[in-house]
Formats: sequence, C-alpha cells, structure tokens
Amino acid sequence: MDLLEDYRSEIDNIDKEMTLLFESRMNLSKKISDYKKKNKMKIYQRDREELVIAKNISYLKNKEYESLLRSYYINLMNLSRLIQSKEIDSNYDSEKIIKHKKENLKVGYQGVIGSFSEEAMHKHFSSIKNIKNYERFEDLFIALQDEDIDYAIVPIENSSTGGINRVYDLLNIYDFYIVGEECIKINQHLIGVKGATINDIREVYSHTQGFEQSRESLKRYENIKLIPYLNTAISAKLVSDLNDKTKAAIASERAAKIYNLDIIDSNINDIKDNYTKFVIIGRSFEARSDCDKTSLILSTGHKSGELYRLLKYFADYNINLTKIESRPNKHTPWQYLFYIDFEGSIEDEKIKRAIDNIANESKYFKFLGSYKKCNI
Ligand SMILES: O=C(O)C(=O)C[C@]1(C(=O)O)C=C[C@@H](O)C=C1
Repeated sequence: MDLLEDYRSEIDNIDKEMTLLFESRMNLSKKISDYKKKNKMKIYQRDREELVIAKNISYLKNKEYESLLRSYYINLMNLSRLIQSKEIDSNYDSEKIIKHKKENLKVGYQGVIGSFSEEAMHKHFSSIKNIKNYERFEDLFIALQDEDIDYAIVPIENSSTGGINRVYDLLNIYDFYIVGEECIKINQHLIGVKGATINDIREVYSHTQGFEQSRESLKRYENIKLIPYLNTAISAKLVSDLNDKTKAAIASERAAKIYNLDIIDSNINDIKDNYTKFVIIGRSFEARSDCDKTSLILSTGHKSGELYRLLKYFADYNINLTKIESRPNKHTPWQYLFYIDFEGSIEDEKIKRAIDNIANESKYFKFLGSYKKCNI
C-alpha cells in the first residue's frame, strides 16, 4: 500500500508539471492562431504535425511506447487545433459562424451523380451545396488532407457482401476521424436505353458490388457478358452515352432517372433487405453529445490468447462489441489489424477506461472516433 502511495505521489508530481506545461503549450498555440489569422494561414499544418511527432518519438528511450506517444501527440495537436479554431471564431457572432460554416461546408464523395454514395451524402448533409466528386477512394482522403473538402463520405460495408477493404485500409493509412455514419437501402435494377428489352441485352456494366449483390438473379439471363466497371452510376452514364440497346447497367432507380434510362428488370438484388453503411470522415476528432458508437484499430502480439486478453476488457466493462473486421498488416505477412466497433461514446467513463487498458496493451492502437450510429 505504501508503495502504491509512493507511486501515486510521483504521478501527482509529474501530472502537475505536465499540466503547467500543457497550459504553456496551449497559450503558445493561441498566439500562433493570431499569427495564422493575420497571415491567412490554415490552422492544420500537416508537415509541422508530422515533424513534431517524429521529433518527439526520436527522444523516446523506450521504443515500446512509440505508438502510444504518437497517439498522445495526435490528440494533443487536435486539442491545440481546437483551441486555435475557437480563438479565431471567438471574434465573431458564434451563431453566424455556425451558419456560415454549415452553408460553406464542402463535402466529397466517390463516383458520379446518381451513385449510392451521392445519395447517402444528401441524406446525411441535407442542404449541402458545395459538393465535390472524385474518381477513387484515395482521392477523397487526399482532398481531405489538402483541405479541399471538410468531410468525405465513403461506403464501408454492405449488409449482404461485407466490408469494403480499400476503405478499411485507407482509414488506417490516413490520420482522420470517423465523425458520423449513414445507412441507405440498396435496390439494384437492370437498366437500359429507352425501349430496350431483356432480349436485346448482350453486355451488362456495373461495379463488382452490383454483380455480387445480384449473383443469383443474374443466373436467369443467358448469353450476357458481365463487365465490371468503376461504379454503378458511372455504368448507367456509360450506357446512356453509348445509347446502344445491347448494353445495360446494374444501378439504382435514381441513376436510371438521372441518365434517362428504362428499368428492364427491377429489384434484382438477391437479398431484399440490402443496405450499405457509409462513414463520414473529418480531419478533427468531434465528440458530439449524441455519440453512441466508437471505432478503433488494434493489433496484438503473435501469441496465444493475446486477442482474447484485449477483447476481455469489453466484457469486463460491459461494453457491447458490434463488429470486428480483420485486414492484413501489410508490413508483416500473416499478421492482422483488427477494426473494432462497439456501443458507447469515448465520453463515457467506462469506455475511456476500457480504451486506456486496450491502448496500453495492444501492439498497435489507433482511435478512429466516436459518432452517432445510423438507424438501420
Ligand atoms: O505549428 C503550428 O502551426 C501550430 O499551430 C501548432 C500545432 C501544435 O499544436 O503543435 C497545432 C496545429 C498545427 O497543425 C501544427 C502544430
């Protein structure tokens, strides 16, 4: 007991020093925000943040703490950016600022008009005006990093075909946060140019997800070639541009309307309750008061019982784990990153404690965010 008290008293002294240093660091951060405002600089300075992290990791004597120190600085600089944006905004009427921000929000999605991502974006950001679309998922992450957009919306999982691997990988590569979630019902239709019938069709274009979700239904069409394409809506656009009765696409009803095409066979998705979940990605951590879901990534040592030991914290703290997805750790063959979703917000005390334990004991740990889950 004496020993514990000794340790705690040492921690109290360290905390006191750290708090004073924290205060000094935040005061400097405020001064920098004045400078940035005068010189019209962006708050987020990626290169500087990377340098701060690398420099401080190089000071570490015990390299075992490297990923923890990285998380520490990422969070610290997030707070620093938060204080800078508050400082810059405080000179204005806050309601006006919020309205201005909402109206000027720039959101990006992958694909073209008529895609399911575009539909999910409109559902989530109801009156959004500044919209940008990109060809590849990574283009969205780069645009977010370069501050060309404020948020990106990306599909992460389909209820019948599972996770979108590329999106999972990008969430680990880039240091962004999940700040929201949206779900939409997906109905796939076979669509072609006006007047085309099923007997005319020789080639069908769609995203591989469109084919996968309609695998059984597609068996009833004979002599039809399936051609994987960039996106369901881009496939619809192609069919419309080619204006050829032998070509069709698998896409949404909305895409058929937008590209002036006819539905030849409706609702061809094999599972009728077919949903896709999207996540909204932002540069900064946002814990809104209605957050009820949290996501993180971890990896464990290659020893028996390691994953069990970490997952046990969810049971110990009575936290409902809702999903585990594993992806290969590309740098070490046959080792995996586990993407974990669970109920509750990082603001809940029991979640904070579970996460602290897990972060300490994982080989690699990354917090992805707390956000409001979608209803389906
Ligand atoms: O160096 C700056 O530009 C800062 O504003 C300071 C700071 C930090 O807290 O270290 C904060 C935000 C920037 O993205 C980079 C670094």
